[in-house]
Amino acid sequence: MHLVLHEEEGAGAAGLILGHPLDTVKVRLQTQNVYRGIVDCVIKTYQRESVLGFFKGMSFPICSVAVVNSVLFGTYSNSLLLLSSTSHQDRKAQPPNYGHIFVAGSIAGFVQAYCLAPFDLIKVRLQNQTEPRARPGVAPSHYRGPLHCARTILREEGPRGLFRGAWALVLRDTPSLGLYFLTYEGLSWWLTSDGKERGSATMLVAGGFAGIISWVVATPLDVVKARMQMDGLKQQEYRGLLDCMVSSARQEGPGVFFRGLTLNSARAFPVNAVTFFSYEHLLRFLS
Ligand SMILES: C[N+](C)(C)CCCC[C@H](N)C(=O)O
Repeated sequence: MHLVLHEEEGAGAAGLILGHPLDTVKVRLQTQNVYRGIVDCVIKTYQRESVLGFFKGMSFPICSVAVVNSVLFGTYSNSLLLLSSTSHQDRKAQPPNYGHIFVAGSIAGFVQAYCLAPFDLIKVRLQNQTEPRARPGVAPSHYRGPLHCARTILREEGPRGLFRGAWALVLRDTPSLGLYFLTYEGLSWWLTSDGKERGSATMLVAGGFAGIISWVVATPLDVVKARMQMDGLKQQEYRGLLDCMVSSARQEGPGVFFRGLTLNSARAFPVNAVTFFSYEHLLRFLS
């Protein structure tokens, strides 16, 4: 049993590692105005920081993905159980209640956003450090690693600093995770013929599309969230979430809210295909 659990976890982590370079480029495009586009950002990052630059900030997400996903999927299935009072097994026989699925997904999104917030903040801060690796004679980066980053934020910005951008994250994830589960369940139901078990290909395809659709909806608030998270370093540029939205749109035009859309969607398919595939197989294994 342990071996299987490790394999599932390994699959999740593998998806995350593959997706991380796309995520780093996205975060940089959303928060720094020095790049002309995806290709320009990739070239500059590679020239200055080598391939390693794309993997900055990856260790915390890898360590926390199991916890964050357990909170997400655990809250989702328990909320759904409370709302519809049918077990996972019984639900297979009847069409899903999409209202319940959306509400359960949104509740789960709300709860996981709080667990994710500090990890996500540290990821974003590390991804935005564009200095090459520290060498003798070269000044080290502001943050030397995830734990040093957490300690520095605590010292410089206080405990609340670790939750910078958390509100934007909660707003980003509450409705979009409702939509995430809705798309997954809807597509799976549609792709599975009556009375049949849900197949692996269905899980991968439905999971992939659930990822893309929810990320498309979530991207505008993803931009706002990333900017709020970087705010502490620039001595309070924004007065709050609304101010961040308004001044970003004023200075850079409404297109700013779609920065990173292509990269988010490209990353979303493989990462979430693997996520749902692992989740379903774990459920089957445990039940
Ligand atoms: C709701 N929102 C679209 C933001 C995320 C949905 C998918 C979450 C997944 N862990 C991932 O990283 O893709």
